[in-house]
Amino acid sequence: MRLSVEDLAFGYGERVVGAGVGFAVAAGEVLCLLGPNGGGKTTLFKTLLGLLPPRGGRVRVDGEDTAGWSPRRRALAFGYVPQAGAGQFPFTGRGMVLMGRTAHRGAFSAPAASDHAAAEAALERLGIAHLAERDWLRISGGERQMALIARALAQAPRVLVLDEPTASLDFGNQVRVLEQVRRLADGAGGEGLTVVFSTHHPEQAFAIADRVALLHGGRLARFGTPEAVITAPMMREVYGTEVEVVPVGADGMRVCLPVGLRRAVRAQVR
Ligand SMILES: Nc1ncnc2c1ncn2[C@@H]1O[C@H](COP(=O)(O)OP(=O)(O)OP(=O)(O)O)[C@@H](O)[C@H]1O
Repeated sequence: MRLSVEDLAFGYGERVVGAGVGFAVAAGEVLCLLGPNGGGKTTLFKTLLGLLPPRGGRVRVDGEDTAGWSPRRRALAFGYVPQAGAGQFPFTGRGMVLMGRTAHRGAFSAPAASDHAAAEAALERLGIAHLAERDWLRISGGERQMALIARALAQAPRVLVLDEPTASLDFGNQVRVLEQVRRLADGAGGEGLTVVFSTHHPEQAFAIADRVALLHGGRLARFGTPEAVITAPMMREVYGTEVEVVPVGADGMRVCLPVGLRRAVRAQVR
């Protein structure tokens, strides 16, 4: 499915957080949303998903305006991995992942064998089958995050929106989640998903994104390939930090290195 936004304005009540935002993401593509804290990434995501009404403009899926879509239709199209939070759910890990299947059956009907199979497959795929029987309130923040990603996979959406999906994950799980996200977009024999994710780590964009959207000052400040958008002047302008953008490894993937950070810290300590 092709996700496109046109001249979108978003915010809370009277407060407009961002405006004039337009971009498109095709099936099989990964879009990475970058921008400073409080820049409006989560608000934009909630507006894409229909959790907040647009303050102006349009969100389209395959050209169709989603404004009149029912919650069920949205749930069949969009999977959402929210920013990690505890949440007071009286579930096991498996129960939480099964929640992702709700749109595929009536809210009050018991999960079918196919729902259980989708939940088990998602738990296996993310390597968290050991969380199936664990109490949601007694697992770690990173384990919850992995379970929320499994929930979105079990849902089998066409458009997947992930808000800082790696924020509370250890290094290994960060890499595993990013690999899964890229694989979901690439598709396995069929059409891949349309993926939008946010992060505060530019390397993640270099690693898996086709396009980067930079949200800054309530505007879409840049949109393009990671290499075109993530540059030393941009990082200085948006984050006020001096970085070097350098290629590493055999494939020359770029990373952002803070320039002189150790020197500055040592100078302060002395
Ligand atoms: N429920 C709310 N009501 C009113 N304002 C809000 C609400 N939630 C967030 N905001 C404000 O909207 C702005 C955008 O917040 P948002 O959470 O979208 O930013 P973000 O880019 O996702 O930030 P971060 O990178 O820190 O997660 C901020 O100024 C924030 O304080």
